Amino acid sequence: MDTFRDKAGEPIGTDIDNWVASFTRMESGSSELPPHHPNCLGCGPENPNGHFLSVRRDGDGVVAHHQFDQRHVGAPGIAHGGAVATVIDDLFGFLLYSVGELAVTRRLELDYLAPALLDTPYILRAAVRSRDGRKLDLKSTMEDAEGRTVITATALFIVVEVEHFLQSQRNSRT
Ligand SMILES: CCCCCCCC/C=C\CCCCCCCC(=O)SCCNC(=O)CCNC(=O)[C@H](O)C(C)(C)COP(=O)(O)OP(=O)(O)OC[C@H]1O[C@@H](n2cnc3c(N)ncnc32)[C@H](O)[C@@H]1OP(=O)(O)O
Repeated sequence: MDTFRDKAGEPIGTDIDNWVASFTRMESGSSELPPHHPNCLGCGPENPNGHFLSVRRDGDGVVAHHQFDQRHVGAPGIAHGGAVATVIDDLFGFLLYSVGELAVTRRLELDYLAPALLDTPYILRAAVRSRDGRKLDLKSTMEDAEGRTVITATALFIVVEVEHFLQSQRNSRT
């Protein structure tokens, strides 16, 4: 796993325990939330193929302003549906800062109500709808600048222990 750095750019650890510990260390009073990982496909600042998603707290939920670009094209001029799903999945991940526990996506469902256009500003919001034990029921919307809803999404995230990531790292071939 890559070295994770704090806001001052100082390395703060290379293993999973340090990665998890970094979430509490990086939490400031600011509404701007830190990326999950420097190379995260959704929000990592060091992933040139990523979306560079930047997310803030918004009441009990989170909000992001986002534009898809030519790297994310599906049909001409339109963002690939999988790229939209990536961004929304990642946005859901930012709700975990408020939940205060680790969780992973078990189910993700999107309704594509209208094309998500490239180079077009969108506002995305997400919130926790309810919790039942380890199950987090999450919802999200993506609207255009005129307030038209382009995407609605729901997800089931399952709360996991750190061991989930340790096990995955042990089983990984990279
Ligand atoms: C220290 C605090 C820090 C806080 C700050 C944190 C900041 C954020 C940091 C980091 C987060 C990560 C970054 C997020 C990035 C975006 C999200 C991703 O890309 S995640 C990757 C993709 N997802 C996977 O790789 C999962 C792969 N799946 C699994 O590993 C397992 O399936 C897992 C762990 C999800 C569940 O497996 P089981 O064996 O533990 O649990 P079972 O028994 O299968 O299900 C649990 C419950 O859910 C229900 N369930 C399962 N599927 C359901 C469904 N489709 N509908 C309804 N219920 C369902 C089941 O019936 C069960 O319910 P009943 O406990 O019995 O009540």
